[in-house]
Amino acid sequence: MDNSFVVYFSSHLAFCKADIEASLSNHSMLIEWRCIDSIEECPVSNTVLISEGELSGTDVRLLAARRSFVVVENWSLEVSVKWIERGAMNCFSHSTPSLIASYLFSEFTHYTRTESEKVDMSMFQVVIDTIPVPIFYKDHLHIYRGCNDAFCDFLGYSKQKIIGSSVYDIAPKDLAGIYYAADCELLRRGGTQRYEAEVRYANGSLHEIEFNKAVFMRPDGQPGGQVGVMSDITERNQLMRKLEKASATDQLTGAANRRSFDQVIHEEWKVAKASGSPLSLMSLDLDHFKRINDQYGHSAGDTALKLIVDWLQAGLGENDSLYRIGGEEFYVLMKETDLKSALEKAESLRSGLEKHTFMIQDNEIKLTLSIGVIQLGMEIILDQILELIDRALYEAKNNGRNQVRAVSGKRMS
Ligand SMILES: Nc1nc2c(ncn2[C@@H]2O[C@H](COP(=O)(O)OP(=O)(O)OP(=O)(O)O)[C@@H](O)[C@H]2O)c(=O)[nH]1
Repeated sequence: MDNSFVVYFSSHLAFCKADIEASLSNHSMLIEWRCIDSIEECPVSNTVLISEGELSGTDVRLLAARRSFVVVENWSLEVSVKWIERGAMNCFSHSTPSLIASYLFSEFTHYTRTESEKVDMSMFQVVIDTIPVPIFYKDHLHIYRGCNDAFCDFLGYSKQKIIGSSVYDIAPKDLAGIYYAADCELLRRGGTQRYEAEVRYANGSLHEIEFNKAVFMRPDGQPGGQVGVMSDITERNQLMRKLEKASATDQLTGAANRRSFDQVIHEEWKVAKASGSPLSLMSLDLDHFKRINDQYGHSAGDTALKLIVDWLQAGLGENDSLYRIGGEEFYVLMKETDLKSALEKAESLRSGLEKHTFMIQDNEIKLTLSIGVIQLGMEIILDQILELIDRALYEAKNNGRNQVRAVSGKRMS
């Protein structure tokens, strides 16, 4: 048995040290004493003697990752239990150095024995190291007790550094506090926990990670700790975002589509109702568009639709959003816009388009728009709004096209 051990001790405990040292040397146990100013200076898994007055704030959370002995001025069972529950191995009065010596003796000899009796965990480790997603497990005091190679790659630390550490030893302090709180919540509640977070790997790359954690139980039914698996869902989320965008976008023109309008109108209307700010809608339909197809061909018609979308987008403000509702029919939803402003905007688009010429396949093409406009009344239902604006558009068409018609968005009788 190697009888030389390192003990870190806070400078305030120098007066105990000589007595402890003397007691232990009688039993051929040599201690190398290293004086520290704060518990942080004691490496993870090492033995430290620290006085209670020096443990404040997050220092307390470093106790469990070390073989910590807290020395107090007024010892009582309650005080001792308090420190042990916070992760200390034991708690002593500074007036009983021989007790401290006896406990250290028992600890060091026990430690030497269990080291030599360690169960062969190598097969288990090989198995989890083969799994390509990061896996870790911590005990009930939030100390990492194991992990795989993928977890080491993620953190950029060796297993030696991670195992035995608390999250406060290996993560930036602000993040450590967040992880610690999530761990406490899971241990308290039991069961499983699943959440997504954006995480920067040690190599600098940013990943979207799904954390799946679960509490494991000890044979006595108490929580033994937690195991966590980190799945990289960056590609899956990118694909989902692409699909979501595709399902909300008109393929030909790149404008938002009817499906997107149906979602947005409900949300915006709710916001407008809550804030009392006006919300208006414009329905635009190209006049005699069939003629473009008939005269220049369908592909020229497609190009015309793309160009008109670009042209409309350029004429809209930041509160306006354009939707392609059908073939040559569009909606513009205008936030914080009352009927008067909506009409001005519609008229400006109508007259602007009338003067504009599109060049399509070397042909000069003129287009005009018929437009219906409505300010959404807060008390009527959406179907009625859409029916009313259709009516306004129909009137504009029937009255000769290339014109704007407004309709009241009040409740229909
Ligand atoms: N090229 C092309 N044409 C389309 C597309 N969608 C709809 N159209 C055409 O748009 C035309 C719409 O015709 P109508 O509903 O008669 O309307 P219009 O000719 O614009 O006449 P009014 O609306 O009454 O002024 C049809 O010829 C459709 O084929 C498209 O994606 N590409």
